[in-house]
Amino acid sequence: MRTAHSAETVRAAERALMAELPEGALMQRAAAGLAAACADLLGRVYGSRIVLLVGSGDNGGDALYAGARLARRGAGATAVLLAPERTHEGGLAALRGAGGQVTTPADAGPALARADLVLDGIVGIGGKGGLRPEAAELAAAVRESDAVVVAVDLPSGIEADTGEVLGEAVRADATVTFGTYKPGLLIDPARSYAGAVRLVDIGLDLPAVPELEALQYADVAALLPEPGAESDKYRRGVVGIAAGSATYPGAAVLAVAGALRGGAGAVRYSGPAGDEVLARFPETLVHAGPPSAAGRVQAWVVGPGIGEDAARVADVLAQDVPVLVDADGLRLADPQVLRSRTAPTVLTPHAGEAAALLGVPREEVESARLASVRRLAAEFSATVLLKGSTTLVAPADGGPVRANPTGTSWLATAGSGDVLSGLSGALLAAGLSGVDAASVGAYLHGLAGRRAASGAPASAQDVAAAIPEVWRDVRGEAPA
Ligand SMILES: NC(=O)C1=CN([C@@H]2O[C@H](COP(=O)(O)OP(=O)(O)OC[C@H]3O[C@@H](n4cnc5c(N)ncnc54)[C@H](O)[C@@H]3O)[C@@H](O)[C@H]2O)[C@@H](O)CC1
Ligand SMILES: [K+]
Repeated sequence: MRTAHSAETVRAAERALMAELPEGALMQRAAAGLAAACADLLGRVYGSRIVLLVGSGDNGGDALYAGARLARRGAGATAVLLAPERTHEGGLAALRGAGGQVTTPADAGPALARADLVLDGIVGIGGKGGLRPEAAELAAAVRESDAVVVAVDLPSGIEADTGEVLGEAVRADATVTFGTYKPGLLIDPARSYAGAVRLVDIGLDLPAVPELEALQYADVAALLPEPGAESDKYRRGVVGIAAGSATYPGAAVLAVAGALRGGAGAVRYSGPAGDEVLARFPETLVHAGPPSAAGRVQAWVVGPGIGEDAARVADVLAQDVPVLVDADGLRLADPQVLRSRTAPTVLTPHAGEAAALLGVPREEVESARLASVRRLAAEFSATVLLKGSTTLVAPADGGPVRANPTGTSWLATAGSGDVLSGLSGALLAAGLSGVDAASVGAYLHGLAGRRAASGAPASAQDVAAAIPEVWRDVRGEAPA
């Protein structure tokens, strides 16, 4: 599991550790890790040309000390000082002592044009509110350079705690971050500015419960349901799908397609699109009556393409099993009923649906996705999966939010959400908790989207069809 802590939490841990260590020791640990990462990226340090972008805080200090280390190994180092009179003194002395040069942003052009590597130490966790004009210009100039760009702690200009990018920011090929991931390194759009992230341990003692986490392959593999020797289809979990309408039968077919690949023992379908479902998936148990009369299930999915059928939504929500509510279901569900449910509830809105649930403009959700998903989970006592280029999953109990690392813009295709609902619903039926079912579903769905697309457009059906392959990949199994 990748874990991220907020700037505030990191600062508290730093203070505690600094009190026990000699002055400057922590920054030396950071600089040593940073210099080692740069050396790896350069391949050959001796004779290379590096440029350090140095702001007025400790982030600039890290860059200067790392630059000094590289200069001692034979790199030509030039520091661009954004605030010459407020530059980290020890760092600057170290760089000068190692033979490094100093210049101003106005004169940085030639050095940037020749550089093999640029170290971005403009601002780290002390930054707020988007880059100031001079720093923003420098960030823009870096974009023109062919050098490898390495961000110190985080790309300057991104919001460490939220993943927002307010205006110009440094686009890094790699980020060397200290102590722990910062939430912005895992959430888009900031995540896409960070490049490959390397974590350097500087000995911080951080709270065991992070603010944000991201599943890795091994975590997902451990959570995937596996049929035991004596499993029958009922013990593996039966998932019910209440989706589709005369107008939108396709949503039912796609939700069933996702559910069948999600490890459930059987899929029951309840609704008016039974013929369409059976034509594609004859293994489905189809029932035309209300969901409550369809037979036993371990979890329900309700909502995709259901149109205006509020009665079907209410019927599902009245059942004492885990329920995943998506699409039209989010609009039709009675908020009071949602809140008063005792079995787990999972809501899977996109930003527009989330905004409607919260009663705020869509832009407000888009600009504060982490806060919005937390608020929704608290207000509805539900696990909430907020779709987006980084899908976020907030548990009902206020625990760490999960950021999905596998998202891809290829998934922005009609019906793709229906597949995700079915898949996550099947995982719920197989016994995963709400947050595990939603985050494992999003993880597999993202991988399947990448696999199905691999550089060309893919349909929602292709995404569903790719799920078994990525499931095998995650479990480390070669295809049969
Ligand atoms: N505190 C510690 O013990 C350690 C801190 N470390 C480094 O120190 C960083 C934090 O240092 P600081 O607290 O000094 O803060 P930063 O260096 O991140 O930023 C603060 C400085 O940036 C300027 N600044 C703030 N917002 C800006 C903006 N929007 N545009 C341009 N400039 C802006 C401020 O004037 C301030 O001087 C971490 O990110 C990390 O790189 C590491 O050395 C590890 C140890
Ligand atoms: K930085």
